[in-house]
Parts: sequence; C-alpha cells; structure tokens
Amino acid sequence: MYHIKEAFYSLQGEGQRAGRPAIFCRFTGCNLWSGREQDRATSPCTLCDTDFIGTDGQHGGRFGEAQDLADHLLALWPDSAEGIAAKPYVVFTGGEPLLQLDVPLIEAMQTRRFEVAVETNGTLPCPPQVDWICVSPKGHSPIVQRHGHELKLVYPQPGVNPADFITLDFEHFILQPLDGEPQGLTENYTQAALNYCLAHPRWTLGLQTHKLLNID
Ligand SMILES: C[S@@+](CC[C@H](N)C(=O)[O-])C[C@H]1O[C@@H](n2cnc3c(N)ncnc32)[C@H](O)[C@@H]1O
Ligand SMILES: Nc1nc2[nH]cc(C(=O)O)c2c(=O)[nH]1
Ligand code: SF4
Ligand SMILES: [Mg+2]
Repeated sequence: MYHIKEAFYSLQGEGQRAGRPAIFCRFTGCNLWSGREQDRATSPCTLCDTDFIGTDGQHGGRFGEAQDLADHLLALWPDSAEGIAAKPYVVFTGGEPLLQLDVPLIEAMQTRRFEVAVETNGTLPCPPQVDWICVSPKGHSPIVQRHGHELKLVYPQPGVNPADFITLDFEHFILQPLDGEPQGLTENYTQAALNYCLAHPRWTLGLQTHKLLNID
C-alpha cells in the first residue's frame, strides 16, 4: 500500500532541473521527523518546510497497486499535444520517498514514458532504476546513498561543513539556502550560501524558485 500526502503538477522549483514541468508525488511519512511540531527540535532533521502527515492533500490517498498509483499520476500530466510530445517527468518526494518507492512503481511510471526523479535525504538506498537522484543530507544522519546526479545541501546547518560531501559521487553540488527564521547569524541565509559558493566554486547556488513564484 502506498500512502500519498498529495500529488500535483508544477515546475520543479529546486536544483539543477529547476523550471522543468513535473508531476510531484509526495509520500506520507519520514524516517528523520514525525512531522509533529512538538518533535521537531529533538529529531535528526529539524529544518523541514513540508507537511507530509496523512493522505488528505490534493490528489492524495492510499493506493494498493503500483499500476493504480501510476495511472493516478499520469492523469495529472497535461494531455495537450505538447504534453504528449514532451518527455513526462515525475518527482517522488515526501516525506522520505525511499520508505515507499519501489521498483514496480518506478517501472510503472517508466512504462508510461515518464522519466523518474527522487528527492531523498540520502539515509536509504535508492533503486538503481531511478533516472535522477537528488540527495539532500540532513545534519549528521549517515549518508547511505553516496552517488547520484545532484547533491543539494540546505545551508547553513549547525555543525555541517559542505566540504565533507564533495568527495561523494555526484555530478552537481548545489547549496540551497535554508528557508526559516534566522538563528544567530549576522547575514541572511541566502547571502551566506552565495558567499560560500563564491569562495568554493565547486558549489553552485540553488534557490527555491517555486517559493519566489508563489506556486506549489
Ligand atoms: C521536504 S524534502 C523531502 C525529500 C527528502 N525527505 C529530503 O529531505 O530530501 C524536499 C527538499 O526540500 C528541502 N528542504 C526542506 N526544508 C527546507 C528548508 N527549510 N529550506 C530549504 N530547503 C528545505 C530538502 O532538503 C529537500 O531537498
Ligand atoms: N515546485 C516545487 N518544486 C519542488 N522541488 C522539490 C520539492 C519538494 O518538496 O521535494 C518541491 C516542491 O514542493 N515544489
Ligand atoms: S528528511 Fe526531508 S521530509 Fe524528512 S523532515 Fe527532513 S526535510 Fe522533511
Ligand atoms: Mg517542497
């Protein structure tokens, strides 16, 4: 059974593929936070900007079979001529998608011509069938998924040094400014991230453009 918080059609707002139209499938639940505010401060991930509890969001629900969920997601892709000609794209996120994403679901999407991307915290192994792997490390949680396409580090995180990640096997290293209340920093987080990129040019700055655009 797959538990889906919400699913929607939007632009990928983040990372190397920002701007690309995509279906987002947000799985319920995470292994690094319960999703309850009273647990946030004592959880391995304290920075989350997302509600991933329950199945009550837009186009959310529970799906028993990969084929049923794949058909549900396919129905969100535009059926204009351009939509059919374009390579459809699905981003599995959450919550932590690798608690639920399995090979039958990946292959059901690929059978429907989708390219399959995942946004993961890196603490669980990613099936090799996934076409685009984005790992976003959290605090000192151990990184199990040590290769992929983009490593997208939220910056700053207390005690986390970006230099500790550049030996991992990724094509793109992206710093994404922390969206949240300033915590004892003299500069804002975007300025801090951009300063880090200028001083360490292996890193590129990635903004959460969907928040700037006020879209999902
Ligand atoms: C909500 S997470 C879900 C996927 C997965 N659990 C993960 O953490 O990568 C989706 C993306 O949003 C990023 N993110 C979450 N909270 C954020 C925040 N406060 N500021 C900036 N990025 C954030 C995560 O790092 C991740 O890249
Ligand atoms: N537009 C848009 N792009 C995104 N990229 C990653 C997201 C996520 O929550 O995983 C996200 C999201 O929630 N919305
Ligand atoms: S690991 Fe991802 S989904 Fe889980 S709490 Fe952190 S940012 Fe949110
Ligand atoms: Mg998001």
